[in-house]
Amino acid sequence: MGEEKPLIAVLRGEALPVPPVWLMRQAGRFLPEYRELRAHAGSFLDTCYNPEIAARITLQPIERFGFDAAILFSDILVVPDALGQKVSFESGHGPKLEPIGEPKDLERLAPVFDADRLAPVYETIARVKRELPERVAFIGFCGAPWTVASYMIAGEGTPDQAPARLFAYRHPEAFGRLIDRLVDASIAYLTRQIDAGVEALQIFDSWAGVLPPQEFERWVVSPLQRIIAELKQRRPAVPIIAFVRGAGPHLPDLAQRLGADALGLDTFVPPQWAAREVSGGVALQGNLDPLALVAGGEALDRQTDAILEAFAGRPHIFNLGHGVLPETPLDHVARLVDRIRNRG
Ligand SMILES: Cc1c2[nH]c(c1CCC(=O)O)Cc1[nH]c(c(CCC(=O)O)c1C)Cc1[nH]c(c(CCC(=O)O)c1C)Cc1[nH]c(c(C)c1CCC(=O)O)C2
Repeated sequence: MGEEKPLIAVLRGEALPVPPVWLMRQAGRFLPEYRELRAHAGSFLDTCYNPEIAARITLQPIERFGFDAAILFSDILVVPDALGQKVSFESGHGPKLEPIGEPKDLERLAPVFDADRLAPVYETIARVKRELPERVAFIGFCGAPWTVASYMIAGEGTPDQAPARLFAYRHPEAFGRLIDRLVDASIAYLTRQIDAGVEALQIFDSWAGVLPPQEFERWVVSPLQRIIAELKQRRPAVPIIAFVRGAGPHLPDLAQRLGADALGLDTFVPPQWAAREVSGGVALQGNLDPLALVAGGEALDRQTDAILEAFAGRPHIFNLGHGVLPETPLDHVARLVDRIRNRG
């Protein structure tokens, strides 16, 4: 039996002298080999549902940079797609869905999520699993109910998710039913991902930061608690990372109440503050500014060192504070990985 993978050791609560590193959106447009495969594979969703191609894309960043984790190549919006809300991605414009303007529009959705509709995703996982280097951990994911619902309501990306916030104020019961359906879907979908071979999970609540406190409690905290509690019942060995972007001052409370093994930190959380205020039983992941990685040089080195120092001696996974940007130079990523692994 080999040694435990560094990412899994940290998620179990171990502090490693060299933290494991991976990057959100590491399988994507900043890689020429990704753009090359995408150019021949049809639409973005076709690519997500093509196990052979999706598996190769998942492995690309591992082959190039030797990250400590691979994240499944897919998207959070495959869940609305499986619920019968047609999703497409127009290049340069982000996602497009048939918007949900009022409660009766929810009747267009499938009454229950059929996890079998995402069979190609599980096939992708099985393929990646066969080819993954021994020390690399495999992360599955889904979007959190609030973030997924916010795209389902608006039908597109927005600056502040105003359409979903208004819908939730005006129709809290109908919105609650949508959230409940997404809680159930997330549990079923993540369970299938685990059974297909992922070893850890990340739940992306990328739009949590737009909600005031009572709404945050109702649409972010409570659904995440329900998903995590149920997964811990079903598959207790699989650690869970919650990336609640914009959680800021809520983080110490989330560490106590979500039940997650790790919290992802966005770019705006001060590392020293998080290291001090978030209880040590929960691992922290983050939180380099994606723009510092674009800039490179001194700015990148300085911020990298500050993050490493702040989290030294506690369970930490090095990552960005949000997804890697398409214009990121490849040699800056190589420099970052080298600096994390060979400091001092
Ligand atoms: C909100 C959200 C989405 N998708 C995701 C989130 C949460 C994280 C975040 O906040 O960034 C998560 C996601 N999307 C993608 C992954 C794959 C794994 C990885 O992290 O490398 C993951 C984990 C691929 C993708 N998802 C998308 C691409 C680009 C598609 C392309 O043109 O090739 C990729 C590689 C498209 C996408 N998908 C989404 C948007 C808004 C867009 C358009 C904007 C953009 O292109 O970045 C929804």
